[in-house]
Amino acid sequence: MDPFDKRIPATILTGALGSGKTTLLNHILKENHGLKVAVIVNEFGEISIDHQLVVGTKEEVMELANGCICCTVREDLQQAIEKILERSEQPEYLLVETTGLADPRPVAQTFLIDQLSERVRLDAIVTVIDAGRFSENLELSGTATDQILAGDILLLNKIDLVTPEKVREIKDEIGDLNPSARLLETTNARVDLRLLLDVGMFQLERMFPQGDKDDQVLLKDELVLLEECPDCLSGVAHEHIHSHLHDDEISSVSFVSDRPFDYDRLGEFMGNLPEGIFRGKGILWIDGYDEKLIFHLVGDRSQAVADGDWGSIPRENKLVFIGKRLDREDILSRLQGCLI
Ligand SMILES: Nc1nc2c(ncn2[C@@H]2O[C@H](COP(=O)(O)OP(=O)(O)OP(=O)(O)O)[C@@H](O)[C@H]2O)c(=O)[nH]1
Repeated sequence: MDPFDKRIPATILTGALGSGKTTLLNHILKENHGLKVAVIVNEFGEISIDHQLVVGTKEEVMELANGCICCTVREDLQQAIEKILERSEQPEYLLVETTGLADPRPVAQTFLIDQLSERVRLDAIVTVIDAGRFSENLELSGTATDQILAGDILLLNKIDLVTPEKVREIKDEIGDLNPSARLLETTNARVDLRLLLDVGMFQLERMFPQGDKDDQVLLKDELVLLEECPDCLSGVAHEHIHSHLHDDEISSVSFVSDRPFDYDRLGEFMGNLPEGIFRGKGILWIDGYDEKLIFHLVGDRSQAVADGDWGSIPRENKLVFIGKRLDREDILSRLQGCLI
């Protein structure tokens, strides 16, 4: 790393749905590193929840809708970063959390275009891996493998959920996929930030493992110039969220209501989840509870944690469920039936 490089370092946080990216983001923001950090989160689903789950920053968390994954440069990300760079108080560090379903390479490519690379330096791609759902995530979509391949730092998270033997097995598999990355084991993404931030570990070679250096540079240019989505290029309005997913069968269902849930009926819903759901998150308002609750479901594990008074925020329920071949109408009507 060049000590005279004055560009703002940026870290991309990627990893499968529910692996612990927001937990890591919160850990970084809460640590006393003295850095002024700007945060961009990229969300899958029609309603935005992630910014409400990010804590500990006075700065506005910028949110991007799910991007077009056939584009090799994320124009929306470029614009968001440029907006941050226009702020009167410049950030000293930039963190970008991708959706669990995103291939991190287009996000990384965005940092390499001239307009940004003059001012921002991609420091590392950090991939959070869920030890509890390692095989399930790899089976679910090829993106989980892409995320591991592209990671400069791999955080094997949730090791509290598996045996030491299982940890060894997973580490072997990860080592076969990406032997040169830095591999760290964590619970609740608690990691020494000196091993994670401002480490100068980003390697273009990891994104394009085949081919020599010239190919990589050529490939980089070609990807940026040629493979952009024609609809995006011509400005034609088009639906990305559902039509351009790696796996079209994965979708999200969002639910918002200004009425509270009945505790027992919601418990019944959660105990007999509609088929296909493997991720859920949101803010809950339960009748008779004064505090708002933050809800997470990953695989078959769920939790709802009290998150203080509502304060000036209007009470509401805001949930998103993600899964394979979801029956949207059924899920919505069942949730509706849980309301008071
Ligand atoms: N048992 C256990 N749970 C964890 C650990 N790390 C995170 N979690 C929980 O896993 C759930 C999902 O964590 P998030 O940080 O929201 O995951 P994410 O990767 O940001 O999720 P998406 O944004 O939906 O992709 C939350 O309930 C966390 O509290 C861990 O090490 N062990």
